[in-house]
Formats: sequence, structure tokens, C-alpha cells
Amino acid sequence: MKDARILIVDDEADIRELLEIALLRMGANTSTARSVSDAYAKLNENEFDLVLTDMKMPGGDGLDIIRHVQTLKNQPPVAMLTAYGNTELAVEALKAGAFDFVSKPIALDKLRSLVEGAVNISKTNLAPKASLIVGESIPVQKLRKQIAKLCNSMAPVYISGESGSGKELVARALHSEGSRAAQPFVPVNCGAIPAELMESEFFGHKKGSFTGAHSDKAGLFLSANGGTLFLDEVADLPLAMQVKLLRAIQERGVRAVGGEVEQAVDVRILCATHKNLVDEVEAGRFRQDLYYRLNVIELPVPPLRERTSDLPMLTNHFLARFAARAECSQPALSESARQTLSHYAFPGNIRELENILERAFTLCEDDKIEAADLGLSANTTQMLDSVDDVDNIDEFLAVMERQVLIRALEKTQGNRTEAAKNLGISFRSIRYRLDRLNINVDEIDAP
Ligand SMILES: Nc1ncnc2c1ncn2[C@@H]1O[C@H](COP(=O)(O)OP(=O)(O)OP(=O)(O)O)[C@@H](O)[C@H]1O
Repeated sequence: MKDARILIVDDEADIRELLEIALLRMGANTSTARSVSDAYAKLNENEFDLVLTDMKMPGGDGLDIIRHVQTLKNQPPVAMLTAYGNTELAVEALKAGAFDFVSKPIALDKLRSLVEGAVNISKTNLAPKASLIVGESIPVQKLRKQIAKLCNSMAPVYISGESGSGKELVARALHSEGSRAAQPFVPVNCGAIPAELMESEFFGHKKGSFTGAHSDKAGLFLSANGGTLFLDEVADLPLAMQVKLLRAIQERGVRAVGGEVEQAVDVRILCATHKNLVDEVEAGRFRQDLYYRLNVIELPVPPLRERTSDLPMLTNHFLARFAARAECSQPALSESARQTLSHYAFPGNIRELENILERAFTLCEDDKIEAADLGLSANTTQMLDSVDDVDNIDEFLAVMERQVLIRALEKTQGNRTEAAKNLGISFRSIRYRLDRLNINVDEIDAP
């Protein structure tokens, strides 16, 4: 933070002065601008580590500054000053590319953590990081560009996509490619925490606050302090917890169960679910205000069938990983195995590819994976040969998905847990798919 160069843009002299004093005390170097045009001139003359700008000013607003900065060679993070409680403007600023926002009146600890975050970005920008996301298809290149654009922002991102498409990996990439990389990444499966333990899991508890609380516990928010909290399957949060989560996100603070004081936390929030959050809001199962707060930016992860040109790279990536883990040589794919994979639709996406290859890796002989090792029925692959005739992709996929699910359930005598495992999806995912396609397990006969 020492010697960080900060530009303060505000039309009110007393706010400029107040910010200058606070930032100078923190060891930063400050410049000030009283209008948007004044700010443009300063930005053109000097390089900054952070721009702190007011929203509403005569002759232009903070959003103009965000857009202007994006055209500069050196693009310092821009943080917006917003009136307390004006979430809409804050969200608009984040969407436009602001790194973060601070509510007025400005709390010094929040200002400090904001400046620290911004200075970190200036440092990490110097060293671009290798992407975790394997693939060179157009959708993956686009995804990687979006990750690079969003990884340094505090904007909450809602990562949408089918089961197994790589949502958690995208969350990890957003964390590890950004300025928070050295801090913790804490993934949490919201559907897996029992409702009665949820508050204590998220916010921590004090010793003795309930039966079983034998010692103080920090909770997920504090464990992720300085880093990123990834709320997976966020649609599974009970409504009562949604209220508490919203409060913690808005206040940037948490109070442990049985605790007296609220503790400030600096956590970036990412979330994902394979459910359609808009439908969940409409059905009254997900709070609109929380949806609005989490879904500042939506990052869709494409299903594997929309990036089949990545299959060879992904296959190679997984086989190399299995071989390294087993300390043996990497098997090759026979031509027929390659063909079989390229004709398959992968309803379980990349996780399914990974599972198919892992099984084949264990089964194959003489370092060669044959089509039979993949365990994909001829039926499925032949059916996919007729993709040229598809005139409604959603209907076609629903028919396919139905057949895959029914076959898997027939093989396991209707055991959903086992069928889910064989398909490379979670139990929750199979339950969701069966509901969506109206498949009644009791009506499925064993072959
Ligand atoms: N582009 C990719 N490159 C390499 N590995 C990938 C890629 N995408 C996904 N994977 C791998 O595939 C597996 C499934 O990905 P991930 O768990 O991120 O999916 P998900 O969408 O979060 O699944 P779910 O909806 O079931 O929670 C993981 O092992 C992940 O590392």
C-alpha cells in the first residue's frame, strides 16, 4: 500500500480532502480531480494504481470514468463511491467494469482493504498466469478472456452451466488468476450442509453457544477472508439462510452464532448452480434480492457438446494426469475409440469424459485404449450418427437424455445413486434430471 498512486475524483471539496487525508495516512500518494474532464486529463498524464471516483458529478459520471480507463494502456482498477444503500448504482458500476465500490460515509477499514486489494492487482498484472481451463475452441477462448477480465474484480459472478461442465474449475480460475490467488479459495456445496448447522458453518460459532459447540469455530466466511468463497449449488440454500447470506454480503461482515460483535470480512463471492435461478426466483424458492446481488455478472460455461474440437486436448490432458498419478506410461487411443468419443454427446459433460477415460485407463491393455474399453454402448453412438437430421436441439437432447437415464436405471434396478455414479453425475443431478423429464423410477423395469 505504501506509495500506491491513487486518483481521487469527486466534485465535493470536503470529500476529496477527507479521502486525501485518510489515504495519505495509509502511506499512499494522492492526486485529485474535481470533474470527469479533469480526471481524464490526470489519467492521460500519469499512471495510477487505483482510481476512486464519485458516481454523480456535473458534466459526466463515474461510469464514464470506468469506460475511459478501459481505453487506456495502463488500466488501473476503478472503485466507485456510492451513497449508502444504493445497491443499484453499485451493481451498475461493477457491471461496467468497476473493481469494487465503497459506500459513503466511508469506513476506514473498508477503504484500507479496498486500497490493499487494488495495489495487489497492479502487482499481479505484471505476471500473467497459465489457465487451468484446457481447450482452444472458440467458446473456451471466449471463456478464458472473460475470466481474465473478471478475475481482479470484486464483482460477484454467477457461473451457470450444466452438471460437469466445469463450473467449479471456472471459479478456481477466477480466483487463482487474480490478485487474491495467494489467499484461500473456499468452495462450499450449499446443498450438502444440514439446515440446522448452516448458520454456524457459514458464520462460525462461539464455544458453548449450542450443544456440541465445544470450541470456537471460524466459519466459511472467515476462512475465506482475503480470498474467495465459492457457493456451489447456491439454489439449494434454505430461504432463511438466504436472508442471512444477503446481509453478510451487503455488510461485508459476519457475526458468529453466540457472538457479540460483527467482524469485517473481505471475501469475493462466486456462485453456481445447475438449476435455472430465474425459475427458482419465479417459483418463490430463491430470494430476488439475493439473486440480484449474486448475479451481477453471469458467466455461462458451455456444455462439452458445444466445444467438441477440444476433445483431443481434453483426452490427452486427462490421460496424462492418470498416467502421472499411476506412475506409468500414457496409453494412446485407437482410431475406433477416437471415433466413438467424437460421436458421443456427453450428457454428463467433462466430468463424464473424465470418468469414461479413467475407467478405460484401468481396463486397457498394452497402452492402447480400444472402443470397447470406453464402455459406451453402440446404440448411443449410432443414434448420434443421425445428428444431421436434428431440427430441434432441445427436443433431441431431451429424448437422448431420457434414454440414457432410463437405460442407466434399468441396469441398476432403479437404484438412482448407482445410476448417477455410472453416468458420472451427482445424486442431486440425477434427481433433478428425473424430475425435469418426469421419469418415474418405480415404473422402470429391470431388463
Ligand atoms: N476445460 C477443462 N479442462 C480441464 N479439466 C476440466 C475442464 N472442465 C472441467 N474439467 C474437469 O472436469 C471435472 C468436472 O468439473 P467441475 O467439477 O468444475 O464441474 P461442475 O460444473 O462444477 O460440476 P457440478 O455441476 O456437478 O458441480 C473436474 O475434474 C474438472 O477439473
